[in-house]
Amino acid sequence: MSRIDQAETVRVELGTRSYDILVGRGLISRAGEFAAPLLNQKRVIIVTDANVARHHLEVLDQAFVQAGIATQRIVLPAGEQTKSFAQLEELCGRLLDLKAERSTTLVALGGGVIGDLTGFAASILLRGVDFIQVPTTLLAQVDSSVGGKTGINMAQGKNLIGSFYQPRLVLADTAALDTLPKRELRAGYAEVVKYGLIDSSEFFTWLECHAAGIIAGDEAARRQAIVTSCRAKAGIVGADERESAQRALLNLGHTFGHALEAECGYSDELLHGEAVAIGMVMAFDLSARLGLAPLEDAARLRRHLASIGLPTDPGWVEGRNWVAERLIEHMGKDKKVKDGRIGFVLAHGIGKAFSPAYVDLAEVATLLEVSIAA
Ligand SMILES: NC(=O)c1ccc[n+]([C@@H]2O[C@H](COP(=O)([O-])OP(=O)(O)OC[C@H]3O[C@@H](n4cnc5c(N)ncnc54)[C@H](O)[C@@H]3O)[C@@H](O)[C@H]2O)c1
Ligand SMILES: O=C(O)C(=O)C[C@@H](O)[C@H](O)[C@H](O)COP(=O)(O)O
Ligand SMILES: [Zn+2]
Repeated sequence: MSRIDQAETVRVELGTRSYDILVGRGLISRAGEFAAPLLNQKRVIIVTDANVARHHLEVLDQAFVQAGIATQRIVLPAGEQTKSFAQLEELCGRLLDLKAERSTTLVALGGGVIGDLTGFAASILLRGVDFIQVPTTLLAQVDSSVGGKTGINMAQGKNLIGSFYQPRLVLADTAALDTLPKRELRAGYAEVVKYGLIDSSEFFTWLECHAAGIIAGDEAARRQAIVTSCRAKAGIVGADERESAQRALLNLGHTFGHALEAECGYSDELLHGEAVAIGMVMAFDLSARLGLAPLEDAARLRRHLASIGLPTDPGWVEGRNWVAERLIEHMGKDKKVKDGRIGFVLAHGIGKAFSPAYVDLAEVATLLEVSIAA
């Protein structure tokens, strides 16, 4: 497979804030060419993390320079804890020290952490500057770089401070995945599965045949999975940018998952995608328990995630004593809480997710006890 090939384009239709997602191999080395027509100034500030910088910063930087675009760089620590107020302050301070102007464009080179943080900084710096997403994890290529949810975590919960702020362009270079650790690749795959579970049993069935290839590096399968996921997300975001209705479906597995992540202190014990994998199983188990979905669909989901080594129960996290009441307390701070009631995303089966579902918390507690004991 060559370093560069023809990119596929998915459009996010949001009126004057519409933008393209380009998916292809070698796009980082062509970033200047694609970004140039969108820039208000021949200057960008690239924000990345230390791991990504090692592998991809030089190539991206050169791609801009070769297109006559001046670059400056900010390298932050890697990991979920970088999505914090402290790092937001650090980033904004460094952007101001570099004399960022309103016409300067920020470029987020990295996974969801860098994308969410940089996007949020872009939305508040000088009351808003443009930004471009260059996602380098599978998770970021299929989910976080698309749709404009930006933000940081708080001790009180995930992503509780943030904004809806759309990028001008997304460049998903599938070659970036060659350097991504397998654990991160698997975690990102959980968000791919989510699209099948929401409204496409056909995609879920396709994934059952291609998951191993996607993880092992089958380029065609990876690309198809990324494009299909981006199309699905673009459709939902285009119809409901600010999550007043169907966008909540993209939160499938997250009510549980975010609670697990918060309990782990946003540490490497449990990655976001791993928490979502467990959370999606919980959502399907709860749906089955309530008689809403066939037990077989919950079992099929569990089998599929386990087949590529994703966790399906919280007991997968070593040495942690989960307490159901504490998890429910975390869920009480979810953004889908309305009039004090937690709105869950549940399903009538694979490809048939729905929201909101207000559930007796005694049922949720029982489900959690069973899941913790598994
Ligand atoms: N905004 C949204 O819509 C949205 C959607 C899904 C997830 N998220 C957020 O995304 C975050 C998780 O993102 P993530 O899974 O990408 O994690 P991440 O950004 O922490 O990246 C994972 C790890 O991989 C490293 N890495 C990234 N790209 C690499 C590459 N190409 N080669 C080698 N190493 C590389 C990073 O340095 C990091 O250590 C969470 O905070 C989650 O809440 C946001
Ligand atoms: O884009 C969305 O909408 C999502 O919900 C995508 C999720 O995968 C993502 O993790 C998101 O950040 C969670 O949203 P939140 O509003 O619950 O923080
Ligand atoms: Zn997510």
